[in-house]
Amino acid sequence: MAQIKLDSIAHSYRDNPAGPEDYAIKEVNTVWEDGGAYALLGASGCGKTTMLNLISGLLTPSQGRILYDGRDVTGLPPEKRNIAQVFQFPVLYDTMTVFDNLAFPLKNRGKDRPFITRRVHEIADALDLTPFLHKRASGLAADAKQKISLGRGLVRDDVAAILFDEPLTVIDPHLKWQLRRKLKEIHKQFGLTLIYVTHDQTEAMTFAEKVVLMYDGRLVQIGTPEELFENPAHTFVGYFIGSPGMNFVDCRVEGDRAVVSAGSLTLPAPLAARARGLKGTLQLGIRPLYLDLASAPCDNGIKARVVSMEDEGSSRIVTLEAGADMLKSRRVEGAHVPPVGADCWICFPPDKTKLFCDDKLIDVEVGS
Ligand SMILES: Nc1ncnc2c1ncn2[C@@H]1O[C@H](COP(=O)(O)OP(=O)(O)OP(=O)(O)O)[C@@H](O)[C@H]1O
Repeated sequence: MAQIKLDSIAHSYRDNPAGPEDYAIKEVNTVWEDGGAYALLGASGCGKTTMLNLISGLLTPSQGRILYDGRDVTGLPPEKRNIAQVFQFPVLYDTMTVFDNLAFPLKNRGKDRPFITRRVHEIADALDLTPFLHKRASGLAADAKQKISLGRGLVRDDVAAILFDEPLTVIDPHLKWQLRRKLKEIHKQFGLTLIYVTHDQTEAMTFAEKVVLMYDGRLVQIGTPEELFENPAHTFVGYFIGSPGMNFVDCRVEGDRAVVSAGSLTLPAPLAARARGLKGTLQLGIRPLYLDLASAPCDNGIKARVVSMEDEGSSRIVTLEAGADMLKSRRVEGAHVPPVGADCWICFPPDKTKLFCDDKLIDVEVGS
């Protein structure tokens, strides 16, 4: 397995790109660590597949270099890069048995018989394919076929990385969860470098050690699922991760207070000082999970009215109107929930309240 470095990579599908809007991938500098499990996440059209194809060699970048363990592979096609790829739809030989399908990539590379037998059984076991090993692939259900595709990607132990492009699209929802868990286990067991494209945040958050969030051809943040949830570097991360996404409220800073349409809130002094020095549009951001509700005035609170409520079983999503702003609060079982139409106070815990300038997080060590 290898470390993969993208050095000033950019890609345009146009022959003569004029400006940034003509680039599917804007300039990207990043390192994918050896043995890491990465999910490449983002909305449709943000450049995920283009990025994967640049890494695999299906595309050559318009600009920059791609290095595998320090070796420049920019000009090499996929077959020279020593990677395995798993696509949305099963790629296998219907007339062969499951065993022969899994053994195929190894036979092709001249591995000896004992190695092939051991490795095929190992992967079949990890993917729960052992009972089907001597059955023909043609008779199997779609999810078993896609497991074979996954297995064909995972079976080689000498690849630089395994690249997955939305591999669970054809899998039934109840089996998706099981397969994601399997992949995570296999990653732990074999220490592979995995890069996994998806537009589904649940898939990304449950599978990956690191989520790479893409927006408009850029990598806006790379972090653990928890880092992306707790400290979104960009309003897009706040909006895209979590359901419902982060609340954003326009504000201005006066002294140590953030003034919003329905009142004002105290900010930590270092954050207020940084914000006062910035030119640009300021927004407060808070996750629905952290927006507290009270029936009486609270510290760092503003008055609001409950507009609607959605029951999600173990919690309720309360929609609130505060001045010109609409916000959502996730209320877990046992928490105070005022009825629809009632006035209440919404409280912003200072450690969970973020401030953004022109969509970028103002990153200040609070308490410093
Ligand atoms: N072969 C191509 N020729 C021209 N433009 C392309 C080509 N492939 C992709 N694009 C454009 O590049 C941008 C990024 O597309 P890409 O397929 O990489 O995004 P994506 O995030 O994988 O989307 P999806 O989730 O819908 O597959 C889009 O604007 C798309 O229209």
